[in-house]
Amino acid sequence: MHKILIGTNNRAKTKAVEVVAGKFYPDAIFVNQEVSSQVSNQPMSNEETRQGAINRAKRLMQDFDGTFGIGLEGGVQEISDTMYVCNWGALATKTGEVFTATGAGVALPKEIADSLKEGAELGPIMDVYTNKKGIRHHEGAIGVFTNGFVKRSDMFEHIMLLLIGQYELSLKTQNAKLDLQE
Ligand SMILES: O=P(O)(O)OP(=O)(O)OP(=O)(O)OC[C@H]1O[C@@H](n2cnc3c(O)ncnc32)[C@H](O)[C@@H]1O
Ligand SMILES: [Mg+2]
Repeated sequence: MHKILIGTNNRAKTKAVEVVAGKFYPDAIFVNQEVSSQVSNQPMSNEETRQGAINRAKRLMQDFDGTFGIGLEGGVQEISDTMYVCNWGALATKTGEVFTATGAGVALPKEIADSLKEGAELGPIMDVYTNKKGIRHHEGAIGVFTNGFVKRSDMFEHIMLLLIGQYELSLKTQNAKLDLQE
C-alpha cells in the first residue's frame, strides 16, 4: 500500500496529486501535511522555486512516515523583461532519493509583474485582478491567462506524471539490478 505525503493544503496541488497518484496506485492513502518550503513566500526565480519544492518533499520524509513525499511549489521568473509563472515538483523517497520536474510557464501582464517586483504575492494579486477569492486553489494564474484552457491543477498533474514516471523507472532499474545479482 502506498502512503503518499502531500506538503500542502492547497486544493489545486492536492487534487493533482490525488488524481495522478490515484491512477497508478488505486490503494493509495493521502496525507496532507503543511510543511515549510524554507524559501520566500513568493519565489522569484526558477532556482528558488525548485528549491522550495525539494525542501517541502525532503521535510515530509524527515518528519513523517510515508512511501514518498511530494513537494509542489509555484513561483515566477523574469526572462528578457517578461515575467512568467514557473512551477516545480519534487518527489522524495524513504531511501533519500529526490526526483524533480518542472511544469508549464505562461507570461504575466506587465502590471502584475510590477506588483510582484514591489513585493506583492501572486495569490492575492490574482484575487484582486479577477475580483474572486482563492484563485490559487482553483484555476490559478495559469488558468486566468490561458482562457481557462490549462488550470493550475492540470499543470501540477503534468508535473506529477513527470515525477511518478521517474520514480517508477528507478524502481524498474533497481529490480533489474537485483535480478542480475540473483
Ligand atoms: O499553500 P501552499 O502550498 O504554499 O500554496 P500556494 O498557493 O501558496 O502556492 P506556492 O506557495 O507554491 O506559490 C507561491 C506564491 O505564488 C502564488 N501563486 C503561484 N502560482 C499561482 C497561480 O497559478 N495562481 C495564483 N497564485 C499563484 C501563491 O499563491 C503564492 O503566493
Ligand atoms: Mg505558499
